[in-house]
Amino acid sequence: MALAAGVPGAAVPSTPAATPSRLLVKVCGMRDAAALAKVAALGPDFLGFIFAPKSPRFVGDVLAPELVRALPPAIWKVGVFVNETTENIFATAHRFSLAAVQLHGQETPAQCEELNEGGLLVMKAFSVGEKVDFDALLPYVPYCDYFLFDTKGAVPGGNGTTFNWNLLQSYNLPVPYFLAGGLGLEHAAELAALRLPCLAGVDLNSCFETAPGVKDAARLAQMLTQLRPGAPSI
Ligand SMILES: O=C(O)c1ccccc1N[C@@H]1O[C@H](COP(=O)(O)O)[C@@H](O)[C@H]1O
Repeated sequence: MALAAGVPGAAVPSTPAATPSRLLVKVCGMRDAAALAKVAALGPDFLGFIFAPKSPRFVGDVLAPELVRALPPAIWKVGVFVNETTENIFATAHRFSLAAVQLHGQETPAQCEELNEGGLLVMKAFSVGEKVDFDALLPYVPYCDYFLFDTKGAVPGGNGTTFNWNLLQSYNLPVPYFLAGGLGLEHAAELAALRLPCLAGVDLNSCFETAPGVKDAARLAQMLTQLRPGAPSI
């Protein structure tokens, strides 16, 4: 179980549970202070902040840590990293009070273990091309709370393209996962009806922006309403 980062022994609530009819929603790439409050008001389960310097959504000094810390505690705050050192990840997690990390590079099972033992919820991302070798994910199983499957592309993440979701029909590991990669409003109905083994949630990112890192809260509200009827509107 994940413990509060930087607070040894302080337990945080267990991870939100998805049900076949209630997908978890992670909105990623938050960078714009004006949109942050509006998107948080929609009640996503997770909000992602990108700490990969080469990303157009890199938080850097653009977003004050206080704004992130002040978000409702019910929302899991996720730092997204690409091949970052464990030391820097813990430092950033502490600064922004992040409870979770998404590792979107070639991070090892050993690094997942260090971060998990240090109290962070760990989501390990894997890029999907023409096929997936689920056996290669086995060493990660003990140290990850979620996996995340994203489309292989020119850059580590945020490519805005989908992959063949049917590849996940043969998923047979015990770790729940998020579906990512180019998910947009046009996929809402299909996602709401999607039944894949162990699917926990969806990750919404570049298809809900007016500019990189500037989320379109109105479009996200429409998506959430379709994915989770009864979700707050704006
Ligand atoms: O969005 C980025 O810029 C990014 C950079 C580095 C690592 C991950 C990144 N985003 C993640 O990419 C997937 C898919 O996003 P999209 O829907 O294709 O735009 C998502 O999990 C984001 O968290």
